[in-house]
Amino acid sequence: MQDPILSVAHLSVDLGGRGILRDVSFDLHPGQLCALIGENGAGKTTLLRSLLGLTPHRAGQVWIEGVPVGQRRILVGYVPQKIVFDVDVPLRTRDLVQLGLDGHRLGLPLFSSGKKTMVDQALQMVGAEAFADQRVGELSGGQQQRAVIAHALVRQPRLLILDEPLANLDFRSANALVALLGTLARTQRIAMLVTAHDMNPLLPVMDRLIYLVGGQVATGSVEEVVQSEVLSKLYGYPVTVLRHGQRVLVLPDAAVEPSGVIAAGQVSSPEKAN
Ligand SMILES: Nc1ncnc2c1ncn2[C@@H]1O[C@H](COP(=O)(O)OP(=O)(O)OP(=O)(O)O)[C@@H](O)[C@H]1O
Repeated sequence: MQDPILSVAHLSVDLGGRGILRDVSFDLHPGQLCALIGENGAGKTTLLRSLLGLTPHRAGQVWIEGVPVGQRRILVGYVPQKIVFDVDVPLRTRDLVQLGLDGHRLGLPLFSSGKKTMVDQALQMVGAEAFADQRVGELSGGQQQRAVIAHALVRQPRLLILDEPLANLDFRSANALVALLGTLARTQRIAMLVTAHDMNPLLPVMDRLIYLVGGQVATGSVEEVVQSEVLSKLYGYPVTVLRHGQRVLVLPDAAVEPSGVIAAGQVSSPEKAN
């Protein structure tokens, strides 16, 4: 396997005198899409902010491609939760994407033709060409999300962090965004870390899962973690994993078992599900 893009080792973070993260360790490799799952207040945003170097840690290290994150922030793209664009702001999608280049003064200055090429490439990567010249405030939630992802991608990061990108998206837009993230991770060979309360929409594309509970993480491949026994232990209440062909669904309450669908406890080889 290639060297990791992100390495987190024994990370501990305190906020307001309270331990929020304790001894968190995990790696992410090129092309991996990892879901960071945890209940409200579990510490997902705190972990992301620590990875971005925005929240100081009490102990541990974060490396990007073998170098401390503080020296490699340029290689980390971030899509924050809840951005509201006012409809009156005269900012087009392509302007927002270009801000991703202009907002940082690191690196060599780019000529405007070089910038335009990079902006066009980022717009194309997320399928935003059709609304490139529209104001962001006039776009749908799903289109805005693509515009913000293009903004984060334009500097060609090695790690892309997305905080709750599926919140407020309808079923169709969420599925389209999940498919886009999976494609981006694999074609661009970047590592992706995506937070979510509900892992179900991400199951078709994610290959690793980090579950945050009590300030610590349980991590593994989807095959290892998405098991009813493992998830029931992590959540602290019964969870059923339903498998149907290539589809997997995680539900609270082990009692649900529709006909034709197999509960995880009865599946002898979970690898078949993916
Ligand atoms: N600046 C702060 N000072 C003290 N405590 C904080 C601070 N920021 C967050 N916390 C606490 O840290 C814990 C983790 O918060 P965090 O926002 O990381 O959780 P989360 O998993 O992202 O939650 P959610 O899913 O609700 O967004 C919470 O108990 C929160 O109250």
